[in-house]
Amino acid sequence: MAESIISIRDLVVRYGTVQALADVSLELSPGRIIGIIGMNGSGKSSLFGAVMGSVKAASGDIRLFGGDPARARKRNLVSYVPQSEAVDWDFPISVAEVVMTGRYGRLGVTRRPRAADRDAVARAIDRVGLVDLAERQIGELSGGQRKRVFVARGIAQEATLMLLDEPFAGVDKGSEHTIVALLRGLAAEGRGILISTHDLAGVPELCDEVILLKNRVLFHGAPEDALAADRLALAFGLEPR
Ligand SMILES: Nc1ncnc2c1ncn2[C@@H]1O[C@H](COP(=O)(O)OP(=O)(O)OP(=O)(O)O)[C@@H](O)[C@H]1O
Repeated sequence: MAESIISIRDLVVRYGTVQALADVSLELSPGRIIGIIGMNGSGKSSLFGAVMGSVKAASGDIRLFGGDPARARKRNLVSYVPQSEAVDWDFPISVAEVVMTGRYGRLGVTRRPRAADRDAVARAIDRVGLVDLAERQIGELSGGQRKRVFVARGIAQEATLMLLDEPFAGVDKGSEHTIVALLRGLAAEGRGILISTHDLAGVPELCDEVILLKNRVLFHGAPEDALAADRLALAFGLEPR
C-alpha cells in the first residue's frame, strides 16, 4: 500500500484547560479526499493548525509523507487554503501575485521569479479557470473565484498535501461544482486532500471518506454512512434518536 500522506496517532491539543482535540488518529492516503465535519469549536482549525505546525500538540504523533512534518513543510509539500475571514481581501495584490506566493519557498535568495516560476503560476491559473482575471485585485472576485486563487497557489507550489478550511462557505452551487471537479482532478493525480466543511449535501460527491469530529473522532468511514442521521446528530451535539 502507498505510504500515507498524513499519519496522525493519538493527537491531543490543549489550550490551557480546554481540550480541543482528544486522541485523534487518522491516515490520509495519496489520491484520497477526506472531509472533516464538525460544528463550531469541534477542533477542525486545531487539527489543521497541528498539521501546519502553527498549533502545538500536547501529545501524540504527526507524520507527513512518512517523516517529520517540518521537513515536509520545508519541502513545500503542504498547501493551505484559508477560511475567507482569515484573508485581507482589500490588500492591493492581484490573483497572479497571490498564486506566485506559492513559489516563494522555491525562489532563490534573490527572491526573483524565474521563467519556470512564471510558467508554473500561469499553468496553475489556467487550471483553475482564472486566466481572464489574473491581473485583478483579489477583492474584486466572487466567493468561488477567491477560493480558486488559493487552490491555484497550492498547485503552483506543487504541493501534494492540500488542506482546505471551509472552501464552500460563501460559494454558490455552480462554483461549488467547479471547485469539487477541480479537487477531484487534483486528487486523481495522487495528491491527498483534507477539507473541513459544513456542507453536508456536497460530501458524497466530494469526499472518499468522512470524519465526524467533536474534539475526538466520532466516526471515520464512507460518506453515505456518516450521513446517517443518528451519527450526524451525535456529531452536532443532539441526542441520538
Ligand atoms: N487560542 C485558543 N485559546 C483557547 N481556546 C481555544 C483557542 N483556539 C481554539 N480554542 C478552543 O478549542 C476548541 C476547538 O477550537 P477550533 O477553533 O479548533 O474549532 P473549529 O472546529 O475550527 O471551530 P470553528 O468551526 O468555529 O472554526 C474550542 O473549544 C475553542 O474554543
